[in-house]
This record gives sequence, C-alpha cells and structure tokens, in this order.
Amino acid sequence: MAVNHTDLFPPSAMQAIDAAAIANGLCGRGLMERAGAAVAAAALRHWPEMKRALVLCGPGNNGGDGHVAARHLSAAGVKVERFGLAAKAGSDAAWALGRFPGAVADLALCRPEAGDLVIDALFGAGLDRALEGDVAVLIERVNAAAVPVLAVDLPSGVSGRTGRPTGPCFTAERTVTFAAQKPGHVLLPGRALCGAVEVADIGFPARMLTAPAPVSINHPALYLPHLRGPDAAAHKYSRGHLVVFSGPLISGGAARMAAEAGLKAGAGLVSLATPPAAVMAQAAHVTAVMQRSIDGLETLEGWLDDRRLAAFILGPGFGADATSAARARAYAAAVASAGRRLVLDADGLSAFTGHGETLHAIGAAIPLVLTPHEGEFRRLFAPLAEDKTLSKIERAQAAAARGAAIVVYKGADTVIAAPDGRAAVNVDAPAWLATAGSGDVLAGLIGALLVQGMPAFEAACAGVAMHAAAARRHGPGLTAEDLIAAVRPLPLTAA
Ligand SMILES: NC(=O)C1=CN([C@@H]2O[C@H](COP(=O)(O)OP(=O)(O)OC[C@H]3O[C@@H](n4cnc5c(N)ncnc54)[C@H](O)[C@@H]3O)[C@@H](O)[C@H]2O)[C@@H](O)CC1
Ligand SMILES: Nc1ncnc2c1ncn2[C@@H]1O[C@H](COP(=O)(O)OP(=O)(O)O)[C@@H](O)[C@H]1O
Ligand SMILES: [K+]
Repeated sequence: MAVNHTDLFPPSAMQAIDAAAIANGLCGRGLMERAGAAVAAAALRHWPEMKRALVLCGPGNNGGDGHVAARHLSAAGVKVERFGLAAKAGSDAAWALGRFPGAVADLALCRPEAGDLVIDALFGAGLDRALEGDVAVLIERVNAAAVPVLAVDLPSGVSGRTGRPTGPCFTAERTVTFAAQKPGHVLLPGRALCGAVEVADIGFPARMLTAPAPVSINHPALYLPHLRGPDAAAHKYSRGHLVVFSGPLISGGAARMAAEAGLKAGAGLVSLATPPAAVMAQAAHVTAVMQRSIDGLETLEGWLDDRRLAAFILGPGFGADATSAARARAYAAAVASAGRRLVLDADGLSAFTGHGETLHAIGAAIPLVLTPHEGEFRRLFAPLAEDKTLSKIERAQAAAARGAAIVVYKGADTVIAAPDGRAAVNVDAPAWLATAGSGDVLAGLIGALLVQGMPAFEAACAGVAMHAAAARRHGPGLTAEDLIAAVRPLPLTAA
C-alpha cells in the first residue's frame, strides 16, 4: 500500500493505473471503500463540529466515493443529506449507493446553511468539459453561501490535467485525492481552488504507482545526486567562475543582483562584463563581484580564451532596443561557439523574439537555460502561449523542445522543463517573491549552480528551490536585496 508524494499523474494515467490494478486482482469496490473512508475521516478531523454534511454525489466513481463517505459519516453520528445525479446501474457507484440506501435528493433542492460542510463528490479529475444546468447553478449557490467545501479528488469543474476550470467550479477549503496528485492539484489556479490537499492511501501497491512520464513536484531527489558542497581542497577557481553581462549605465542593478546572488549561491568568482560607459557606476557598487570592461564582440571573444569562465548570464537589465537585442544575440552566439553554459533571462530572452532557429542552434550546442516569466514566454513562444488546450507543464515541455533548452517558466507555479520531457512544478514559493528583481536573483542562483558543474535541468530545479527557500527564510516584506542576503546553500541530504 502506498502513496506517491512527488510524481504527478495526469487523469488518463490514473485511470490506466486504476484499470491495471483491477485487472491484476485489486477490487475496484475496495478502492472506492478506502477512498470514501478517507474522505469521511478528513471531514471528521477538520470539521468535528459540523451541523450537517451535505454530500453531493455525481454519476461516476467520484459519486461512489461520496456515497461511501456519507455512510461512514452517518455511522459516526453526523447528520447527512445527499443530493445527486443517478448512478449508472451496475456501476461501482450504484453498488456504493446500495450499501447506504436512502434519499438522494435532486441537486436543485440543496440549500447550504451556516454550519454545514459540503462534500463535493460530483466529478473527479477527468472532467474535460464545462459543467452546466443544475450542477452549475448549485456550484454558484454553494460558493455564494460561503460554507466550507471538502472536494473528493479535485473540486468539480477543475481539469485535473491543466488545473484550469472548464466552466463553473467549486472553491474547496480542502481536497482529499487518492494515491498521487494530478497536475491540476499543483498548477494554478487549480492549486488555489483545491485548498489544502491530502493524498490518501487507498491500497495501490507501490510498484503500480510509477509515473508514466518524468513529471513531478520540484523536490530534492531531482537534484540532490548532483549537488556538491566545496571539498576540503577547493579553491575559488575550482568552484567556478560566473560572468554576468551588465546593461548600460541606467540599468546596471539587475545584472549586479544576479552577480551577487551567484556569489552567495557558491560560485567561486563572479564577474560583471560591463560596457565601458557603465564601468564607473558598477565599480561604485560592487565589492566581491569583479568587473571586466567589454566594449564589443571582439573583446568578448578575446576574454573567452580564458577557459575558466564556465557560465554566463545574459539579459537582466541588458537593454531592449534593437541595438542591444542584436548585441545580445551576438554575445549569446559567441558564448555558444566557445562551448560555455548560458542562462538567458529578461532582455536576453526578448532579443530572440522571431529568432527561434538561432535560439535552437545555441541550445543544441551548449547547456542553455531560459527563464521566462509569462510575458517573456508569450513573446518568445507565441503560438504555444496562445494554445489554451495545453497545460502550463505541456507548454513548458513544448518550449523546451523548441529551444533545445531547459525552460524555467516562472510564476507562482514555476515549471522547469527539459527537451526530453522531464518537468517539475515548484509548489513552495511564497507570494512575496513577486518583487522587482527577484527574477534577476534566480538567474544568478542557476548560473552559480551551472558553474559548479551541475547539469542544466538539475541546476534549474535546484536554483528554483533555493530561491523559494530564501524567500521563505526571510518572510514577508522581501526585497530582491533581502532575498540575496537570505540565500543559503541547499542541504546536501534530504530533510
Ligand atoms: N484510481 C483512483 O484514483 C480511484 C478513483 N476513484 C474515484 O473515481 C473518480 C473517477 O471516476 P470516473 O472516471 O467515474 O469519473 P467521474 O466520477 O468524474 O464521473 C464521470 C462520469 O460522469 C459523466 N459525466 C456527465 N457529465 C459530465 C461532464 N460534464 N464531464 C465529464 N463527465 C461527465 C461521464 O459520462 C462519466 O460517466 C475519481 O475522481 C475518484 O473520486 C475511487 O473510487 C477509487 C480509485
Ligand atoms: N505569486 C507568486 N508566488 C510565488 N513566486 C512568485 C509569484 N510571482 C512571481 N514569483 C516568482 O518571482 C520571480 C519573479 O521574476 P521576474 O518576473 O523575472 O521578476 P523581475 O523581472 O522583477 O526580476 C520568479 O522567480 C517567479 O517565479
Ligand atoms: K469532486
């Protein structure tokens, strides 16, 4: 018996596991029994004082779980009222109803009142079309009544594959799902609509809970095997030299923050590659971070003869005008020709709008990490961003393939994706990370992990985790400068 706490299972994969389990001798009704019991237990644990449990039961297995939960709650002395849609004759849901016969009122009659708990067992994670009619009306009524909702598997009306509402949907205070989470539990807005998620063990053996695709929550096992602390004989060059391209005089702060974050994250040395006109301004600010005046491509190519320059960050505050964009493309190509690692962020990403093939060629040549926020993603991958059928995970995977790069698709639900289909969703970044310059810090963290020799996907996952950990460590009121100060190396062992 097991729960898979880290991998994400799209609804189709969960259905396949369900079918395989039953084909292998597990009893479908037994799964439903344990699912319903887990829901009832959660209801009793979190709402011990509930006046009534209003259990809304759909026609499928989700509704079956609801009937089982209703039976257990009634046996525990809770006043239970059921509302629902008829279960198909012969189905497990009909069997579950048969074990607890009694009135199942029409959905239109459901009137939640203060003190009630609504248990939403209408539809599960596989829902792929908008809920209409009585169900839609009831959802609006329940949401307006401001009574707590406990969702079974996923709030009805939310897609388990994308996390997006297909139409009207419940807003749950808690959700009990089974065996493993689906993408809809962690991608926004699904994550917020689920409330607190509990994953119940309903009896699948661990060997059956292997993910069909390498898509998971961003968790330490993804990057721990590649994370190293400095060994006792380390020197600064063995820890790696990171270079951050600085923008012009007016916008040097972004590169400086990336550089300082890189030092905090363990790069042995960090240098700003600064246009001559901005050197004095940067010199007035930086201390441990070094500088090199770079007046054009030729100077850069000369400097690239120094093999110790391991990775580059290009984009924070670099300049968005056509001249800067052309320079960004030329610098990125030079870094790629020299076989170094590269993080493209901010203006460095926008510079490649309409230059997808060049970007792909760079990604094919070197380890390349792209860190777009929503706006940059839309600019760089316009058709993908507009495809409303895709989930954020699927969009990030497609962008990674298109750019031959690791894509860190930022936001409150940052997705890290690789061209080979690996993807991870970060779920523990606090909202106070949404502050000017925090993306520049993230670029610095990823750059620092790249110079220390981590493979690009793992470096991106670890960088995103380190960024979120620093923000949590500081707490609300965070500025990007505070964020840098709060950065600590990630623990080398799982917590
Ligand atoms: N492997 C698992 O995770 C287990 C899942 N169980 C439950 O099974 C549920 C999935 O069961 P089902 O596949 O029967 O799915 P649902 O319970 O969501 O029911 C779908 C049924 O509703 C009908 N339907 C009517 N209007 C619909 C609409 N607008 N959109 C979609 N369907 C609509 C469909 O034709 C289908 O018959 C899970 O959510 C979970 O609660 C448990 O019973 C036990 C094991
Ligand atoms: N609501 C949020 N919750 C958690 N993290 C967030 C939220 N909004 C933004 N972030 C994170 O903050 C960072 C912002 O980066 P970015 O948009 O590039 O900002 P900037 O350009 O100002 O540096 C990203 O890492 C993003 O994932
Ligand atoms: K549900």
